[in-house]
Amino acid sequence: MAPEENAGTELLLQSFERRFLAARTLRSFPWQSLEAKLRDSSDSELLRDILHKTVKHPVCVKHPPSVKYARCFLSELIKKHEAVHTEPLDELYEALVETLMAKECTLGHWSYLLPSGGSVTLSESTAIISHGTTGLVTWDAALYLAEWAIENPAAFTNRTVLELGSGAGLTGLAICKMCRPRAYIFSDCHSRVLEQLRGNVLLNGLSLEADITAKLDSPRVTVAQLDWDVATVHQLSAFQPDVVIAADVLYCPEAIVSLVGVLRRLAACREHQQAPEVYVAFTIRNPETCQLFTTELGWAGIRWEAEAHHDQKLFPYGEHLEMAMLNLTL
Ligand SMILES: C[S@@+](CC[C@H](N)C(=O)[O-])C[C@H]1O[C@@H](n2cnc3c(N)ncnc32)[C@H](O)[C@@H]1O
Repeated sequence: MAPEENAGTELLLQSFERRFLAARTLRSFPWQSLEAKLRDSSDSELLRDILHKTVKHPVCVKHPPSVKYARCFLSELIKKHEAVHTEPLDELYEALVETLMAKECTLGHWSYLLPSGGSVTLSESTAIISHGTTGLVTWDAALYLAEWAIENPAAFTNRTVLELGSGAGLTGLAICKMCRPRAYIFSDCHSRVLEQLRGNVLLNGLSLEADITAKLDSPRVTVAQLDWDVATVHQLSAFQPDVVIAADVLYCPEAIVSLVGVLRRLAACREHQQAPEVYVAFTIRNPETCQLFTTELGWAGIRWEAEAHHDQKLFPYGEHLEMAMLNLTL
């Protein structure tokens, strides 16, 4: 195979691997490129490679996505296979049969490969909104912020990080694994989200603070119940964060007002010490919401500047979504 062709196949495999492990929508997979490559090949090698980068990937075998997702993926792969009449690949059909016999469940795993060779795996709900909260799934801004953190580890190394509205925990887990913070405080207001968050911390081999078996070289990890509407200056002072982060928390006017309120109280905690650095990442769904955020920040006397946009490199979030991140000065 020519080197460019080889590189193209590698990229295709990587794209399938990252999308499948993160259980991204099947529409987002590069099916057309796969079809073109299958038409040009005389054997089933490429399909076998895809199977091993997805359903048979060691990370997937340990922490599989929902049965329904794996079944739909395999059915699609088989359709592409049958459309080009390459030699039959029994492994594909066997994998499908396994998913047909497996029990359905409303939970699944979402995994993200890290540049270190490790991964972050989350157990999440398969519904975008369940139990009245948006916090049981990972949102794209969490991936955008995690990607930025991995490119800028110094912002977190040896520092105490407080995350607001952590949701399923992707950003924090990636930071704990890649950026060596001294302490990491995940927080949220919703009890189901907090329960899932604790489970995800443990699933990723991190210990929660009270655990005396915790590894000494790991950050001190806490999962805290913190409601922006009720947290007092006194409660917030206990965290003493050097850095505060939040992803996808600007989804409605009420959330924006609450968030700016808690940021104001965080600023009030640190009268005699250096104020924490704050990074807020979000998907620009509508410009009025962003406008409301910056207006509220202005009223609260919080200065902000936009971080330079970075291109998607590592995690499979929506390529066509407009993402942004603000650096606030409390
Ligand atoms: C859209 S989710 C984002 C979750 C995660 N950061 C991500 O990007 O995947 C918003 C999160 O903010 C939390 N949240 C909303 N209002 C809150 C409040 N007043 N206090 C604390 N957390 C809140 C929700 O429980 C939810 O987990």
